Amino acid sequence: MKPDITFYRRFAADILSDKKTITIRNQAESHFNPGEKLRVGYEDNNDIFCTIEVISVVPVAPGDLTNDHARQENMSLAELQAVISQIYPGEQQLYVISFRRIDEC
Ligand SMILES: CC(=O)Nc1ccn([C@@H]2O[C@H](CO)[C@@H](O)[C@H]2O)c(=O)n1
Repeated sequence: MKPDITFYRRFAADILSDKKTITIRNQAESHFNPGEKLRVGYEDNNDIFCTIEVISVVPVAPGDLTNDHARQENMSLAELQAVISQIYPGEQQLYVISFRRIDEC
């Protein structure tokens, strides 16, 4: 089965240890709803590595990212800003997807 959402492999360990509890996505991935359960896969081969439940989807502008967002990404704010500008260069509207991990698969 295909995943409902994918992550770069380097973030999987933080998700599986519950250190990463948000992801920040663009409009194309802002359609998830609270309560929805998502199969989570690796970006490089689509293998599923866990299931998460969406808690909320909240719009955020890149300039409004805070230390609180960074903490939930298990990063410093500077690291998070660098990651966002690599993945979503020039994007003005992003969405914070909060989640809890349900199982490992
Ligand atoms: C694989 C794919 O399609 N897209 C993305 C997009 C984002 N992210 C991570 O979410 C947080 C904020 O964007 C950071 O931790 C990002 O690295 C990811 O892992 N994969």
